[in-house]
Amino acid sequence: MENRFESRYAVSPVETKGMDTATLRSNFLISSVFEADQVNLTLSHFDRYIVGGAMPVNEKLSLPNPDDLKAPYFLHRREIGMINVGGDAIISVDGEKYHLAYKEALYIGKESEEVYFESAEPENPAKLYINSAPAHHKYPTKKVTKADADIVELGALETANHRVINKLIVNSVIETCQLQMGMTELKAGSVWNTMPAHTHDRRMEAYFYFEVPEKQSVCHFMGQPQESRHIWMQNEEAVISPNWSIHSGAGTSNYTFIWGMAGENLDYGDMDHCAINDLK
Ligand SMILES: O=C(O)C(=O)C[C@H](O)C(=O)CO
Ligand SMILES: [Zn+2]
Repeated sequence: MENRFESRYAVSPVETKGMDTATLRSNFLISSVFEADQVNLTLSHFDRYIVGGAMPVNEKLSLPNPDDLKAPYFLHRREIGMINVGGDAIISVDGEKYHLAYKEALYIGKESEEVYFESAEPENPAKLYINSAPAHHKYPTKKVTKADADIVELGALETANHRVINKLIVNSVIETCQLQMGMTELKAGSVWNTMPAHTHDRRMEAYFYFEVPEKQSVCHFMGQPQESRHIWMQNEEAVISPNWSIHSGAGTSNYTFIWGMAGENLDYGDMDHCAINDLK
């Protein structure tokens, strides 16, 4: 199978304001994250962040080296984080094997030359959701599970936003250059993520929605707080959030999502909150 690689330019709030639905979706939505025996990658020019997925079924897949990176190998000047949202995975990094079960994460440091993805059982394929950012320092490759995570419970059922934030690849858990990743699980009956919404001018972010039940969807809100737009998202789709944009969603049921970000700091709490009544 052919791997997919796509590059997306960074766009401004002024351009975004004038976009129709199709243009908005082609700039921000990433719908083909997983395809059997492929590694699909999208490079955003916001912080040169890469979002993608590897789904090994019958083949052992290698981390590609897209021409656009103009690098001897993918991780020459990059770091990568991944969370498994499928069956058990075996990831080999320069010959060292890591086993990732459902919802387990792996950070791979700069200068790792050979990365391979395999499924333990082809009938239940692994799905590795991947985020990558430019890196200036080599930090050790490390598996991270919920047992290591920094866990925060936020919201309430009364406001339909009761959720658990599992901070997996963050600087209180592991050393990274600029990458931060985690997974937020909504409780039954809660549908709103990241409400009150926020922006963080120092970091861009990407969201990946999964565990969205069949025939249900998530309406993702983006844009400047006073000029919001929405993108209807299906299970296992991702969306790019520029540093000037809110990123919040309301589902027609509860669901789980993975957030990942990069930029000028590693300070998860560095957010500019938007008062709910001021959103437009
Ligand atoms: O539900 C939430 O709130 C989140 O998960 C927020 C993300 O972690 C985020 O946007 C971090 O900047
Ligand atoms: Zn955020």
